[in-house]
Amino acid sequence: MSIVISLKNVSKSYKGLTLFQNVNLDIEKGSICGIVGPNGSGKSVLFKMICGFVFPDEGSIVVDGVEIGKSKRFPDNIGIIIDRPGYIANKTGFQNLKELAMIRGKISDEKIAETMEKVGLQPQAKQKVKHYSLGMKQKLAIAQAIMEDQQILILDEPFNALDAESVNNIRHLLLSFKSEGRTILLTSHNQEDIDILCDRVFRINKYQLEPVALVKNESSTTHHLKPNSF
Ligand SMILES: Nc1ncnc2c1ncn2[C@@H]1O[C@H](COP(=O)(O)OP(=O)(O)OP(=O)(O)O)[C@@H](O)[C@H]1O
Repeated sequence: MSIVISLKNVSKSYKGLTLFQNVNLDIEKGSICGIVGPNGSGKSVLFKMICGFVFPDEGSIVVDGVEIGKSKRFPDNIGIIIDRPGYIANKTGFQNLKELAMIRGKISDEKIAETMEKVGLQPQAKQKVKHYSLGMKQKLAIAQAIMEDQQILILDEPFNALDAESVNNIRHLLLSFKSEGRTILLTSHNQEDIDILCDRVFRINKYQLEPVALVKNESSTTHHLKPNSF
């Protein structure tokens, strides 16, 4: 199986705060990998390094065959949720996604509408984003990360603020992406998300990514994953 994301001897500190020391990680294409760890352990910083938003002090990060920060600053074909995206408050969800889509000019209005429906938003709604609930904003964040069929998804707490039914539907969506061969790296503070979705899990411990043994059996997954209702 091919490696889509590879970290070699990555170290990162902030002014005396060590987060990572000589970390190595290989993520295979078509897998879902979970990163867990307590608040402040460095999950978002790890994701930001993979996306090229911040640089490691040492080591290299290769995404889809390209070393980040060398010939390319940002990886291509990557959908990202890290921190909350800055929306244009006075525009609708559809208009916001359209603005983003115009940057690359890759997708049609129909594709934007279809993606909004997939995550449980109504494309025709006239409601401005400033009036969106927290969960609706989260769905919009998911929509922007997936709408261009990005093959690599870096999702920091994708289930934040979602109700139970929406969590279930987004879990289905992510599993369907995996079956299409897309690669997903995610964090969640909810163990059930990790158990249901992840093929491999790493815990940030003592500046390293420590593999976590998965207790996965078919019945625990089907018990928690209900049929998709969207
Ligand atoms: N630009 C920065 N300058 C200085 N310190 C930073 C910077 N970015 C992150 N940090 C620090 O790095 C540590 C890790 O932060 P990070 O956001 O990665 O944690 P996290 O594991 O994602 O936490 P949470 O579970 O709360 O989301 C924190 O102590 C944070 O204050």
